Amino acid sequence: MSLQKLLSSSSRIAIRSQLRKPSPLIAFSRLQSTMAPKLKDPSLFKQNVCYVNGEWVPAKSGKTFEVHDPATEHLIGTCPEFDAADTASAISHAATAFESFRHKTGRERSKLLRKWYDLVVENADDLAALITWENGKPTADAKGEVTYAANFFEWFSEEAPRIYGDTIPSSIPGNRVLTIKEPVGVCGLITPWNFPAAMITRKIGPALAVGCSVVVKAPGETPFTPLALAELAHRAGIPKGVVNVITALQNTPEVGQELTTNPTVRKISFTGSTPVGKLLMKQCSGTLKKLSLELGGNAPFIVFDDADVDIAVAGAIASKFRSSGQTCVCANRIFVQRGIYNEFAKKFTEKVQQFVVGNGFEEKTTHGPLIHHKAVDKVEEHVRDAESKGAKVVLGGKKLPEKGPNFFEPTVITDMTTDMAMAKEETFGPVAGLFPFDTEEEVVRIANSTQVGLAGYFFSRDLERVHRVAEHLEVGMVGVNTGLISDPASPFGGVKESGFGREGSLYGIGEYQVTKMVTYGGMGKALQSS
Ligand SMILES: NC(=O)c1ccc[n+]([C@@H]2O[C@H](COP(=O)([O-])OP(=O)(O)OC[C@H]3O[C@@H](n4cnc5c(N)ncnc54)[C@H](O)[C@@H]3O)[C@@H](O)[C@H]2O)c1
Ligand SMILES: O=CCCC(=O)O
Repeated sequence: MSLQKLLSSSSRIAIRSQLRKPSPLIAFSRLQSTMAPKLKDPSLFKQNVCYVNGEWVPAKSGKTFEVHDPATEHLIGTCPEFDAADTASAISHAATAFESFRHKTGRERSKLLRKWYDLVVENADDLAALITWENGKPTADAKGEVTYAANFFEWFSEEAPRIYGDTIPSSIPGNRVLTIKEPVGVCGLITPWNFPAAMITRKIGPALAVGCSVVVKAPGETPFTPLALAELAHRAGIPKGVVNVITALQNTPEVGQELTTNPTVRKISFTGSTPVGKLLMKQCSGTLKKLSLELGGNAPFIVFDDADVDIAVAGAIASKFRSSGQTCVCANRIFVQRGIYNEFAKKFTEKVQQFVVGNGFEEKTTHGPLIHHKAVDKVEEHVRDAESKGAKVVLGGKKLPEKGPNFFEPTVITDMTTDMAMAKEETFGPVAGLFPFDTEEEVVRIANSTQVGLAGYFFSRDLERVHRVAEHLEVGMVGVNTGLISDPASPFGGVKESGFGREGSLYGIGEYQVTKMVTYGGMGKALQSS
C-alpha cells in the first residue's frame, strides 16, 4: 500500500484517547476560534508518521490516535499508534546505527549536536507554537522551554569532545590500568508531556554526545513537538537510525514493554510518575538494563523568619506556578514560619491575584490550562480535601468553565495541616497551600516525612542555617533563596522514590556510558641499555 493510502486509511481508524476525551464542555469550546498557530515552516508539523531510520513512517497497523489542544479540546491532529512490532523495528535500526555512530569521534558528534542546536534556535518560534498548542503553556513560557531544551544540545555538544577515561596506579607491580568510557548502546527514552521538548533533549543530548543511538517514545499528549525535533535532527544530518522518535497512546504499555524487555536496548531513561517508574524498573530487571529514573516530587518550600519576605514571595510564585504548577520541581508544600506567616500570605496572594489565566496564545496570558480534565479533577479534589479539614481558601479554588474545559483558578489556601492530601502527594496544579511552622527542627522533619525527594527550597539569611538545612533536606536538589534551579549545567535528579540518576551537567554524561577497565601486564621494567 502506498504511504499516501496508508495515511488516509489510518486517519479513518483514529483511536481517541480516553484521557484526552473531550469533556461535555467541548460543545462550548467548539464555539471558540481554533487558535491553530500559523507555523513559519509548516513542514515541522508531522501528522500520522513517526521518524524511524531516517524516514517518516506510519504504524504498520495504520492506526492513529488523536491529539487535542488542552485549552479548547479542539483536535490538533493524529499520530501513529505504534505497537510492539513497530517498536522492535525501530530498536533494530537503532542497533545498526549504533555500530557506526559509536566510532565517530567526539568532535564529529559535537558538530552534529551543535548543528541540531542551531536549527532548534532558528526554529524556536515554531517549536514554541507547537508546545503552546499541545501543552497549553503560554507562548513566553514555551519560548523559554525551547531555549532550555536547545541549551541541553549546546551543553552536551561541548562535552562530547571531552570524554576522558582514567589512568589508575595499579597495586600489582608491573601492571598498568586504564579505563575507557564507552557508550552503553541503544537507549530507550520515555518522557512526559509537561516539557515536550526539554525532557527529551535532556536525554538525547548526553546519549548522542557519548555515541549512543536512541528510540524516543514521545508522550501521547504532546507528540508533535518531539516529531518536529526529529525533523530538525534529520536536517542537521544526524545519521539515519541514530535518533528514532515513535508515538503511541493506547499502546503505550506494550511499547514500554518492548523497550524494557528487548535485549538490544541497554539503557532506559524515564521521566514521569513514580508508579510508572517502578513498573518500568521491574520490566527492565529481566535484561538488567542500565536505568535512570526521574520521577515525581513533593517539594517543600520553606520560608524562615529571617528571610527577605519579598524575595521569598517572588521565589514561591516562580516555583509554585511554573507551567501552572505542572512541574516536577514545583513547590508542593509551602511552609512559612509563624512570625512572618501573615505578611507572606498577604503579599503572596496579592501577586497571585495579578495572574491572567487564558489560552496560551493570547498575549496577556500568564497561566494556561492544565493538560486534561483528570488533572483538573485531581486539583479540585485536593482543594476540597483541604477545605473539609479546616484550611481556608483565600483565593480561587474553583474550575473556570467559562475559559474552557481544563482551566482552574490560581488558588491560595492558608492554615494547611499535614493530614491533608496536598501534604502527602503532588498536586501538579495551580494551588498553593501555606503551612505555618514554629521551629527549624520541626519543619525539616515534616519536609522529609515523604517517600519522595526531588527538589526542596528554603529562604534564610542565616549562613549557618543555610548550610545546616541544605545538608538535612532529603532531596536531590536544593534551592537556597531561589525558586528556580533548573539549568543544563546543574545535575538534575532525585533521591528516595523520586528515582536515581542525574541529567544535565557533567554527571548527565555518565548515565549513558559504561566504564571498561584495561590492565596491561609486564610493564614497568628497567630501561634497556642496548
Ligand atoms: N523528575 C523529573 O525530572 C520529572 C520531570 C517531569 C515530570 N516528572 C513527573 O512526571 C509526572 C507527570 O507526568 P505523567 O503524568 O505524564 O507521568 P506518567 O508516568 O503517566 O507518564 C510519563 C511518560 O511515560 C509514559 N508511560 C506511561 N505508562 C507507561 C508504560 N506502562 N510503559 C511505558 N511508558 C509509559 C507516558 O506515555 C509518558 O510518555 C509527575 O509525577 C512529575 O513529577 C518528573
Ligand atoms: O518537570 C520537571 C522538569 C522541569 C525542569 O527541568 O525544571
